[in-house]
Amino acid sequence: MGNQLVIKCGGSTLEQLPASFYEDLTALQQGETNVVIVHGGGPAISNTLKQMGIEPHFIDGLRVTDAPTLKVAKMVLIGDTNKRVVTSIQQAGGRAAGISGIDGQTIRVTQGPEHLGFVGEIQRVEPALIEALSGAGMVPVIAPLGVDETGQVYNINADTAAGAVAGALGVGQLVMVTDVPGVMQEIDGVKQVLPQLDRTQIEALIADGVIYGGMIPKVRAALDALGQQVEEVLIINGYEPGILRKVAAGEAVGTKIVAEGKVEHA
Ligand SMILES: Nc1ncnc2c1ncn2[C@@H]1O[C@H](COP(=O)(O)OP(=O)(O)O)[C@@H](O)[C@H]1O
Ligand SMILES: CC(=O)N[C@@H](CCC(=O)OP(=O)(O)O)C(=O)O
Repeated sequence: MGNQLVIKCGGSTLEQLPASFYEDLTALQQGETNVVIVHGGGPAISNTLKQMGIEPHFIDGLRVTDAPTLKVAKMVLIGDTNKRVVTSIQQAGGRAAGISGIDGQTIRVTQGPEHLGFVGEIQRVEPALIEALSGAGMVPVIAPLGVDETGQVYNINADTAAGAVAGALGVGQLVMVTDVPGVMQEIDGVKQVLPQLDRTQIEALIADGVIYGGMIPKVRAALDALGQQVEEVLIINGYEPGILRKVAAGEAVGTKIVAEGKVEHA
């Protein structure tokens, strides 16, 4: 098996990713790299909830998930978003198969903090099904849901799921695709991408409110993945043409999350 790469595709961009993104992904898969996708779908879940008259509620980027919200999350993530990603890869000439963390008990969880409702705390990622699909030449496309030992299903933030999957597979690289060019900060009145960040810097940026909302689980998942021997985590913009080819070529794009004290200064 060659390189393995986990790509987290955020719901913020999924609807608008250019076809070239999936073509580049397929080219990677057909080369030396096994690609695994974990997808989000937060905006689509929120839209469906609003259509049903339910107001979405988040705490630090995590959705408060009561029973009706869990049902909507399952419907949207498994029934719609997952299959859209699978068909996009297939339209680009690739082979893909969609699962969720429930299938093959791939993501085992316990109940997370009570105030979040049915949000799972990941205990273990069982890589067998992912590896079987990769071994069959498929891109595994994983929806961020988990299951506990009683069979209860839980919602999981997709960044957290992607970090845990990358850690369990021991991949070299985790790439988080979102709708901004990286972690940004206003410096001298100009919004700039921060090219590298370590844990201390990230915690300071969260405390200062520079990193907020959906970016919080993203950077925390990146740090967790590094702690599980993933070598590199990148946060990049899915709208940027040719972004995956740049990543594959080792070009400096987006924000790289690095181990403590390993920030290189330009
Ligand atoms: N410092 C920051 N730099 C860039 N984006 C940030 C920052 N802090 C918070 N964000 C927000 O995080 C969002 C990306 O997270 P999220 O909406 O959850 O995307 P995704 O669906 O891709 O996971 C950005 O669109 C932006 O609104
Ligand atoms: C617990 C929790 O927050 N689950 C997320 C799962 C989807 C997700 O994370 O989607 P994005 O990557 O598009 O944000 C949610 O319900 O929105």
